[in-house]
Amino acid sequence: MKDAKSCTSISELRDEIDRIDRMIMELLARRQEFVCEIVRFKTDEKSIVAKSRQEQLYKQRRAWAEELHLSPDMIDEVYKTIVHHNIKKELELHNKSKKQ
Ligand SMILES: C=C(O[C@@H]1C=C(C(=O)O)C=C[C@H]1O)C(=O)O
Repeated sequence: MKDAKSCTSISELRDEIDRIDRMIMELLARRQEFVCEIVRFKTDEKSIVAKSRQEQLYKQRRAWAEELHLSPDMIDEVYKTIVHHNIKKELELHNKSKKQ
């Protein structure tokens, strides 16, 4: 991995940004695989939404953001968007499994 300070042009910096985004997305795809499997252990809509797990997760991600000098508000928005879409996906999978 390159050091940002050692880059000497805008294109070198953008190449690295593209590489990092690809890695972030590969990790998001891997995270999604685990989220999809969690449906096997859930019984209803309430357990899919998992409000207390969400609250704990947002709190911890905000703390991690501070540690990493990222904006906690930005990280909160990112995770709320991810979780919102994951709940939608889990509900679809749950409803599909009920029909079978
Ligand atoms: C994956 C889960 O299901 C949902 C999705 C979450 C996530 O994407 O991290 C967290 C909580 C739930 O709303 C879970 O219960 O842990």
